[in-house]
Amino acid sequence: MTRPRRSHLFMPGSNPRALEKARNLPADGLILDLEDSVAPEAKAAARDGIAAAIAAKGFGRREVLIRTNGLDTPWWPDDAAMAAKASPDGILVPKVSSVEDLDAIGRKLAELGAAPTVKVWAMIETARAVLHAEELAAAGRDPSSRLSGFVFGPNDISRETRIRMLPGRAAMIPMITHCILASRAHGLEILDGPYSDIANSDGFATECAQGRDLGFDGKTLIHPSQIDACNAIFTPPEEEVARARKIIAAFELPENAARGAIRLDGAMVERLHADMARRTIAIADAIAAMAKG
Ligand SMILES: CC(C)(COP(=O)(O)OP(=O)(O)OC[C@H]1O[C@@H](n2cnc3c(N)ncnc32)[C@H](O)[C@@H]1OP(=O)(O)O)[C@@H](O)C(=O)NCCC(=O)NCCSC(=O)C[C@H](O)C(=O)O
Ligand SMILES: [Mg+2]
Repeated sequence: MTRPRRSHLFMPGSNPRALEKARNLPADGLILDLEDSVAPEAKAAARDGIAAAIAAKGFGRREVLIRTNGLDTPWWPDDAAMAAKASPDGILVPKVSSVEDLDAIGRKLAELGAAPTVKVWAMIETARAVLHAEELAAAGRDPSSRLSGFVFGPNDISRETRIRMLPGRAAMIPMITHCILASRAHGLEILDGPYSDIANSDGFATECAQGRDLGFDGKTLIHPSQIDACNAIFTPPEEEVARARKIIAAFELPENAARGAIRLDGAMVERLHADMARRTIAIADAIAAMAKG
């Protein structure tokens, strides 16, 4: 099933108002957080709050992920147990850095009897994760890993490596591209990291468009005010969808049945463009279905 992942909104599991509000926000996905946005003394209550919110349902077609604490923290066993029982669409695990980490996550979910529908997302936010992105993505081909995708974590990368987070992200682009190539080589999705300056809507829009052009499927967000702009930027424009339909229709014509390349409106198009067009249409249709609720 093609699923739009233009906008995935993080919210602290310790904020019941945010969890409630999320049911009516137009984000494609929600990430109910137990890690950085939840203080150590609030972890247990946040876990209970997330379990209750998921049990109460009402998130519609939005993809619901629980971000657990890291494997090396004292909270991971309880987070994993709650998530296995709550059965969200997936868990997002921070600071996954090795294939051994991925194996441990898959084994834990199996041991806890998590439904096969509970997928795994890995935050790529350590130097080792970036260096091993291809190995991690390849390990995701083993179904027992449940790996669905990566989420890029610029804040932790910056913390560990001292690479600065600056407008334009020049210093991070090589590693972003490396992670995107790794994910695509192994059929995974990949979401961009959050933009912290909530008040700077121009800076946010610029970074969304950059993320889209670099190849991300969507962006993770931290505030509801970021959703509409993000959705608009990651939605294929009407002209692109119309052009996609035209390309597909052209290749379906009997006179083009044996041709690999044709001229359409003055430009060359090949069957690889028809493949891209089919993806554009699948995403546009999925967005339309999402809007219907
Ligand atoms: C960033 C915030 C702490 C700002 O909070 P605040 O100033 O209180 O927000 P507002 O007053 O503007 O809120 C207005 C209403 O919107 C609701 N709200 C706010 N944020 C969210 C949200 N994220 N999801 C759902 N609803 C939200 C408020 O409840 C208000 O509602 P109402 O009462 O009806 O008016 C805050 O936005 C926040 O906590 N954001 C999420 C922070 C978070 O999850 N951080 C972790 C992810 S990013 C990360 O971890 C980095 C990554 O790992 C890396 O390494 O890069
Ligand atoms: Mg992080």
